[in-house]
Amino acid sequence: MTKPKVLISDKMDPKAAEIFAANGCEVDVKPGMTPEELKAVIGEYDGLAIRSATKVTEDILEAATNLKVIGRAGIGVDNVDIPAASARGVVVMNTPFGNSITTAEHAIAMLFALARQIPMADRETKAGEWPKSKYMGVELTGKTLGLVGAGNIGSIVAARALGLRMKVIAFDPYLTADRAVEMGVEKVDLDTLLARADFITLHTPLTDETRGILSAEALAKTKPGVRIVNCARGGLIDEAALKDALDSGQVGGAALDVFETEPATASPLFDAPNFICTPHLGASTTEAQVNVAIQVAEQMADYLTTGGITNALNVPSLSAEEAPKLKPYMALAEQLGSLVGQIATGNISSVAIEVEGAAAELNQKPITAAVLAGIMGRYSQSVNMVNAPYLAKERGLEVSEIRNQREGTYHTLLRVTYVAEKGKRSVAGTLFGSDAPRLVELAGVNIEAALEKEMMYIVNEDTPGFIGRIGSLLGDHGINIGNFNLGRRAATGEAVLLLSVDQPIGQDVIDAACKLESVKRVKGLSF
Ligand SMILES: NC(=O)C1=CN([C@@H]2O[C@H](COP(=O)(O)OP(=O)(O)OC[C@H]3O[C@@H](n4cnc5c(N)ncnc54)[C@H](O)[C@@H]3O)[C@@H](O)[C@H]2O)C=CC1
Ligand SMILES: O=C(O)C(=O)COP(=O)(O)O
Repeated sequence: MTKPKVLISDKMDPKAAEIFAANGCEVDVKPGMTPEELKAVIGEYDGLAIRSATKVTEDILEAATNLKVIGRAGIGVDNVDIPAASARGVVVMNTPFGNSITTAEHAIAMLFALARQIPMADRETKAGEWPKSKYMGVELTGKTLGLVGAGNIGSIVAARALGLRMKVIAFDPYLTADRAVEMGVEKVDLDTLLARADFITLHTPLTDETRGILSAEALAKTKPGVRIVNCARGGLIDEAALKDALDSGQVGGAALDVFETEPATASPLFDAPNFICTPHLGASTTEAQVNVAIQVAEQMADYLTTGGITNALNVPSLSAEEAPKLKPYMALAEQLGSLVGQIATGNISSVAIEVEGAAAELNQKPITAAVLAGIMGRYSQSVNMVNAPYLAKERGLEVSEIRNQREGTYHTLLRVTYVAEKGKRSVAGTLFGSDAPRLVELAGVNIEAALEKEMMYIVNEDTPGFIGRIGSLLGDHGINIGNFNLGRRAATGEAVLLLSVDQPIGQDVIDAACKLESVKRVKGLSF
């Protein structure tokens, strides 16, 4: 088997390359490429490991014909076009914890630097000015810190700030009341935070919702003289408005680690009073860089060599505990989806995925994604669990999920009901002996069969002697039958035959079978 090829396109701790190599990947390290250079080579690679400098745009992804995974050695993925990656079936993963302490510490360093104007004092002292009477600072103790975003980094900042005897208030629409109590912070709305905070620190991702969260309007609502720290993302603060607010004194100081456009080699902010900045150094400590490099390489190599998914942002991740339980269901789900994709006539307009009994105890999202991957295989060969939900949406396929805790005939059951040209039909399967997928219902008929690599599906009027006739026909074509499964729909007098065969069923066999008396429908199936 050829080794998967990985490109590291940003500066990354050498541990990443070592781990890729030790885990069966070929690896190239080429930091600092231009977008054109990246576009020219990306087609060769199965994996792309990045930090924040590489911009993975739709244009790059278009050229990334072999790409299976993008790994972000860090947290923010606003430099990756995730919808475009998803549409191409590329998994996007990050390392959500490796640099959070380091970044929180940088935010605290910025708070102190602002409160005591350390960079300015340092610069002027070294210039021989001894500006002792110029710089009067403020204490952090007793001041109110307003946290915008109380996730991993925000909560570490809160803990450190509480240790500094600050009062911490937080605005985060997704912060629960219990978690706020656990963190020792007061949950407030944004306007309250703006009105009450002496210091504001931002810790949200950059999204459509958070872009410009500190707009001119928001800055006007702050406590006069507020000091602002942004170690999250450029774009959260309106930089022009911040410059005006610093000039007017409405904002008493600002410390930015991140800018709307990076690298920020020039900015009107550079001349503003009490303005401090660092060149996106939030995650730059030896410890954090080793953490994220190791983690991203392990995760990507795992995906490329075993299919294991950790910390993915565009496909349901499976925890170590869930993965072994879900694995046989995923195989069953993909088989049932593929069966639907192969037997449905015409366009499929909707699909309902139902889990019953033991299956209803599981995380249903990956099961749904696997069913969709099976179904969408009828349209394209490059479908996987990542792009199947997107492709389904694009084609207007309506998807619903049903969970039935109560056990029916089987201790565990997965049913896929679809609507296509011939109306509503369903297929269902169970697991035998906890991990062997078995089909138990096909187009409303009870049947019991393992879905094997090559099969033949026949619907016929239930007449005596038919099985013999089909057996002879296949024999005449030199096709060996492995398994013979039969089901009957009593009310209509129809029978369903599902045969496993040793080779794919060709059109000549299908044509010959269609000519047999009482045959209604014949299809070759492959799994
Ligand atoms: N400067 C640097 O080098 C680094 C910057 N970062 C940035 O820090 C960000 C935060 O990282 P984590 O805390 O690990 O992420 P996280 O996902 O754990 O926390 C983000 C928090 O923001 C909250 N949030 C989302 N939308 C919001 C809104 N509209 N208003 C208020 N809160 C909102 C979420 O509920 C969540 O609690 C990252 O997305 C990344 O952009 C991360 C690492 C290093
Ligand atoms: O992890 C993050 O979100 C960061 O912003 C760190 O960025 P970097 O890897 O230092 O370019």
